Amino acid sequence: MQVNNEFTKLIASNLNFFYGSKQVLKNISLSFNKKEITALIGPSGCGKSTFLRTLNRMNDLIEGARLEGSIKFGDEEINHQHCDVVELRRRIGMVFQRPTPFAKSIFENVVYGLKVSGVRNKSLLMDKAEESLRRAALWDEVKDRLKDSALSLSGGQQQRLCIARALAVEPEVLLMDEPASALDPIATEKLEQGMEELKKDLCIIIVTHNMQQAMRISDNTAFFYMGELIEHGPTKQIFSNATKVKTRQYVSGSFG
Ligand SMILES: Nc1ncnc2c1ncn2[C@@H]1O[C@H](COP(=O)(O)OP(=O)(O)OP(=O)(O)O)[C@@H](O)[C@H]1O
Repeated sequence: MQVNNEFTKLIASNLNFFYGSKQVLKNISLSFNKKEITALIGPSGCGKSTFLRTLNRMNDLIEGARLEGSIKFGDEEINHQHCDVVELRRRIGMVFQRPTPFAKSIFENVVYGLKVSGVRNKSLLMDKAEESLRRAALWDEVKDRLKDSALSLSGGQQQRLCIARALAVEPEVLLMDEPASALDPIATEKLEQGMEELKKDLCIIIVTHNMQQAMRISDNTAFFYMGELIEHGPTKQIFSNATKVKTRQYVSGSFG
């Protein structure tokens, strides 16, 4: 498999998104860089997850869903019919709200994407599994039980396993949809520490309801409200000196 470590910027421009006749994203323009974590925040139903899913075409299968606008990943328009969606999702990986391990061993979970893409060399698979588990901050906890079922892991470990599985295919961007919402504080802390390391070579975009978490981990924050992008900027500024009244009210907990 050819591995591309060069991150090409991800730029969404003038996005409108509809579920049937209901418009849930209104003229959203946002861009993302390597080595940065962007937090998407806003009250429930404002369109954060829908926006996140447009970035690797996870909304494709929803009947009646329609997207207008452009999402460029490097030179490629990802909504173009010729875009290779399997390759796109390798380059832009995703981790969901609840851990989604397969009913296979820990090892088989991590190397799943590599095997699907044709990698058979056992020592290469082992090296990749170790590297990915280390990057997901899980290696020390599972190195002696790689053949055990992934389902025997705790929720927090399963979530880090899913991150390792996403990392094994060398993505350039990692989309995370409330990845800590089912985790306890200790598991959340481990996940966050892992993200600090990961952003050294990745672009991470995370949906979170947890304002403290957004402040702790993100470089940039985008505030969504009723399908609109109200404000986007450095996290410190959004939380201490936002330009828009609505943003100030939301981050101070006045509503949401
Ligand atoms: N598959 C779907 N079909 C129809 N409407 C949907 C679908 N998924 C989401 N919606 C609607 O689109 C709007 C935006 O939902 P979305 O999940 O993107 O918001 P969110 O900000 O991520 O919310 P939350 O924080 O509660 O997860 C909501 O009104 C939601 O009900």
